[in-house]
Amino acid sequence: MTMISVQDAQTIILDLVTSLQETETIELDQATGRILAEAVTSGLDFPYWDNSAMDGYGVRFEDVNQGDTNQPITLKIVAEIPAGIKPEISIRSREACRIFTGAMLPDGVDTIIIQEKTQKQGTQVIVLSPPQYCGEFVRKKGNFYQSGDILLSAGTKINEPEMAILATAQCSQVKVYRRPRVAILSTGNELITTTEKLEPGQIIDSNQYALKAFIIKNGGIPISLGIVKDEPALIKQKILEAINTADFVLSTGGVSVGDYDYIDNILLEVGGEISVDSVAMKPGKPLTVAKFDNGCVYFGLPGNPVSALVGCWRLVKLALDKFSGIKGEHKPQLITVKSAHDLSSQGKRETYIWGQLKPVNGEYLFSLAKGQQNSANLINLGLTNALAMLPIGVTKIKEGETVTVLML
Ligand SMILES: Nc1nc2c(c(=O)[nH]1)N[C@H]1C(S)=C(S)[C@@H](COP(=O)(O)OP(=O)(O)OC[C@H]3O[C@@H](n4cnc5c(N)ncnc54)[C@H](O)[C@@H]3O)O[C@H]1N2
Ligand code: MOO
Ligand SMILES: [Mg+2]
Repeated sequence: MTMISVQDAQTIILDLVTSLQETETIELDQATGRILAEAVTSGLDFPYWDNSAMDGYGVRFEDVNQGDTNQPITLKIVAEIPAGIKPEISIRSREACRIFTGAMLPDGVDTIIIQEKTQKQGTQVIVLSPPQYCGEFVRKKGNFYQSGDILLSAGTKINEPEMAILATAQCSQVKVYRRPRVAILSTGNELITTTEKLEPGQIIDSNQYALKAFIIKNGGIPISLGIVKDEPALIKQKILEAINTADFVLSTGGVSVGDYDYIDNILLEVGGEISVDSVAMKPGKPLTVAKFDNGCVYFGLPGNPVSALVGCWRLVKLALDKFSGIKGEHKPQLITVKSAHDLSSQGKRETYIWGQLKPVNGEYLFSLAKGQQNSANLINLGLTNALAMLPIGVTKIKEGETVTVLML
């Protein structure tokens, strides 16, 4: 076993992974969370045409810019323009049109006076105070986006804002990368499912569920391969099945130094090339990463529930993002915040301490999860949204001091 730094493991893992090339075309309403496989442009300008930003009156700036409260200007209302129609008239000098938010400007109008600054008198409108500038409250055609420019680049994840952009560009279908297929395998003689009766010595397979949630949250398709006993022939069979059906495999358990820890040997036996087998992180030290000729990347995560998740959050996530086609630098989301509690580490491995980032008096504080920080203690993981990271050599961070935090 060669223990390498977390940073080196990250570099090796990202080098192993190539970005997906296969794409599919899907309906826009199915596209949330997917990754665009091509740049999106539109043949439309945005705004599509000059339109009013307010309810009020459309005027010619030259008619009203001289007026003031003592000598208000009066204009003749010659039309009413609601949103949704193409105005057929042209506004001439000393004329105005009643207009509403979002309505297209008629010819001649270059400025909007909001109705609060006017007084209507029959068919006339008195402009009580002049506009600040020509074009006030007008949303000009093409001001936000001009036809042909790139709206969204390939490799962009589609969230709420991108959905709105794609809709406004009338992309009713979008070309996205296919989702990564990720197999999950729990190894261990002691494991039972959530529906079996717990007998002495057994443990319920929680990793299967934790990893499934991690994969779904990160845009992958989980393939649950269930529990496999610590028997080399059975593990071998499951691993072969996994690497032939998935892009990534996440197994838990069997990667340490115990007599029943078979994963590494079996990976070698079935042709895996192991490039990582131990990482100087706590929890999560035993981590085996292997690549197969068909491109499948195998992550043999440790069995301890927190160790397995920390490995996913810190390292597997970056690999999954890169493989999924997300463009940009793949690096952990680290920020510096104050710690609300004393944090401690043995200082030998890069230590990840689970807890919560909470806004307190306008700034984020890292709050340590109550209870034991023990890699077998999944109970106090609830509501974890961040991991404080203590580098090798740092044994203590006091309450109120700054700490680097990995946002989840
Ligand atoms: N002599 C040494 N012993 C251990 C070392 C070491 O360096 N020297 N490393 C320890 C560390 S650190 C970790 S982490 C664990 C990793 O062990 P394995 O990956 O081999 O995992 P297992 O032995 O199979 O199980 C460990 C632990 O996790 C529980 N477990 C396993 N699978 C699940 C599951 N699907 N859901 C919930 N819990 C699971 C299992 O019952 C064990 O308690 O090794 C240390 N040992
Ligand atoms: O690395 Mo183990 O994950 O310390 O419990
Ligand atoms: Mg073990």
